Amino acid sequence: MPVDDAPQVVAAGLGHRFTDGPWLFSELDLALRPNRTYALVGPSGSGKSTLLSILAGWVEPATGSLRRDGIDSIAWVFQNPLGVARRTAEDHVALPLLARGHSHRSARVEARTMLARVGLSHVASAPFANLSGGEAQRLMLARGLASRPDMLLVDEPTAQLDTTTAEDVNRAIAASAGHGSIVVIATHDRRTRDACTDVIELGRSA
Ligand SMILES: Nc1ncnc2c1ncn2[C@@H]1O[C@H](COP(=O)(O)OP(=O)(O)OP(=O)(O)O)[C@@H](O)[C@H]1O
Repeated sequence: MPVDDAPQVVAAGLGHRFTDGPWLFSELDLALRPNRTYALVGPSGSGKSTLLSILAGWVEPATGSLRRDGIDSIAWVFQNPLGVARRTAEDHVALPLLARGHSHRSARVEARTMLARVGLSHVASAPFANLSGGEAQRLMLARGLASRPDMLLVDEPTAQLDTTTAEDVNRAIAASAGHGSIVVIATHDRRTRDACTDVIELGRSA
C-alpha cells in the first residue's frame, strides 16, 4: 500500500507471454517510485520493451496485477530521436511546457534549465537538423522530462550511438533522477545501467 500520496507503480506476480509463445518473464514484483531511475535489463528477447508497454498500459499482462497510483501522464523516449529539422533545440523543449500552460517567457527559462541539465546549453539555439546523434537523444530526454510526466519510459537510448556519445547520454540519464518522475529505461548498455539508481533484471525468473 502507498505510504504517502506520491505516484507509484506496483506490480505483483507479473508475467507475460504472447498467445502460445514462451513466457518472457513471470512472478515479477515491482514498486516504482518518483525520483528513481530504473534500468530494465536482460538478454535480447527477454521482454524489456514488452514490459515498458505493460507499464504504459498498452499491453495487458498475461498474469499478475499492476497498479498505477496517481500516474496521470506518461512520456516516451524511443531509440531514434525524432524532431522538427528547422526548429531549435530550445523550441523542442519549450513546446510541451507551453502545452502545459506555461507563459512564453517561463517556457523559455525552463527549457534553458532543462537543456543545461543534459549538457546542451551550447546548442540551445541550433536547429534540430544540426544536432549530433547524441545531442538529439539528450534533447529527447530533456523534452520528455520537461513535460514532468509521472512516468518517463525510455527504450534503448544509446543503441544507435558510439561509445563517447553514449557516455554523454548516460550522464544526462544520471541527471534525470530526482526530477519528480518515475523513469524506466530498457537498455543493453552497462554504463546506462550504472547511471540508473535501480535495476530491474529480466530473464532470470521465467
Ligand atoms: N506483439 C507481439 N506479438 C507476439 N510476439 C511479440 C510481440 N511483441 C514482441 N514479441 C516477442 O516477444 C519477445 C520479447 O520482445 P521484446 O521486444 O519485449 O524483448 P526485448 O527484451 O525488448 O528485446 P531486445 O533487447 O532485443 O530489444 C520477442 O521474442 C518478440 O519477438
